[in-house]
Amino acid sequence: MDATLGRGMPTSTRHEHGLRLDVSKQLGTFTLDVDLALPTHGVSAFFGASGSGKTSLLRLIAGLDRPDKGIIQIGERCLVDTSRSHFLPPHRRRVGVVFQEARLFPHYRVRGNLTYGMPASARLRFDPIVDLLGIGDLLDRMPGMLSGGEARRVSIGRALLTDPELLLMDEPLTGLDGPRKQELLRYILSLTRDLEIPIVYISHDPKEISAIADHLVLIDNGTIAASDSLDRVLNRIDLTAQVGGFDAASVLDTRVASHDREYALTHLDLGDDQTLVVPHIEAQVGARCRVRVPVRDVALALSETAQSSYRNHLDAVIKQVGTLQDNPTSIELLLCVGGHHLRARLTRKSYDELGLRQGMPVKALIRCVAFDMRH
Ligand SMILES: Nc1ncnc2c1ncn2[C@@H]1O[C@H](COP(=O)(O)OP(=O)(O)OP(=O)(O)O)[C@@H](O)[C@H]1O
Repeated sequence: MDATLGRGMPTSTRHEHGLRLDVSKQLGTFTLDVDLALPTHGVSAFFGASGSGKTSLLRLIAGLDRPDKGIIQIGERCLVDTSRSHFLPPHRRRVGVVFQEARLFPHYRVRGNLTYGMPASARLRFDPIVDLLGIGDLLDRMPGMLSGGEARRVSIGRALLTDPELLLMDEPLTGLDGPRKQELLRYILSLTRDLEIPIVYISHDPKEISAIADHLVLIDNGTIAASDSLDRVLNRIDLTAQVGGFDAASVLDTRVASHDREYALTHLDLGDDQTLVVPHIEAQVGARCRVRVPVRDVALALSETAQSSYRNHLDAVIKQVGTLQDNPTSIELLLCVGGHHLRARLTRKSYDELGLRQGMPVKALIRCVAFDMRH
């Protein structure tokens, strides 16, 4: 699967628009009150507890609901401005929506589902999108003859072929079994790599978000608790409770430096001549690779330990020290390693016994297992 969408695409399909919204809406007793600006590129994930307002927000962006008050813009284009009673209907927003369920037209073949409502401007994109989603062999099938994962891919293709400036995906992997989920996740990942429009991605699943998101928006009871790059949000010790499901982990964007075929290991470049050794990854040297390192897989030492089963002994500096309200046993640390930040959690006792302090150089010991990754 090496289809391309960005390369060879007409430059007129490249978009430079970010989403900006400042809205409020009352839904029964629930109040949504959101002021948010999202990057012009990449995947922004909405993460929050059930009932925190993720889908309600998505519906406002798609135009399926109206805010009581506020504005919504994509770049300079105004979708909603309640102060002048401006409300662009969904079909004129150039916002593609992929719902949890595929919602295909049952009496149209896949090809008809894909081309329904497709503007002339999107015709050149048909073949690259079909290739990218691996649905070329399905074009003559009826929706009833598709597996759950195939139907989702078709619905993603249909959303993309409306030539959107923004793609909204509401838990697109929900309800699929393990292998189908992984397969669709791989398609979505290649799409995010090649696509040049921003994506808003709703998910409950921290692992999915760690793999896919560039930007993370934490939604808490109808308001925005944080909105920043994924690594910066995950590295904020004060947000540990809100991102609890992520199991306190750092996400590092690295590149493949080399492979050790004999031991089936891959070396990832962390910058500053530091490399991280992980189980073999089937990716070319130089390829981008994201790894997730849970705090429990990081230990600290004051100097190089000669013998250790920890594969990685990295030079680190303690950048920040914090505690968690509900965990009096542990100390939370943020380390600088190469050009990256890495979280670690030690017992307070170890911290005191080692005499650790902010600004101190240490060795970060990281196991070479338990990495989640995308590349
Ligand atoms: N039309 C409505 N009328 C009244 N309350 C509503 C309406 N729509 C949503 N709500 C309430 O608004 C809150 C936010 O719901 P929303 O579906 O946006 O949450 P969510 O974060 O997407 O949840 P989940 O992760 O479970 O899908 C919930 O308390 C819900 O009951």
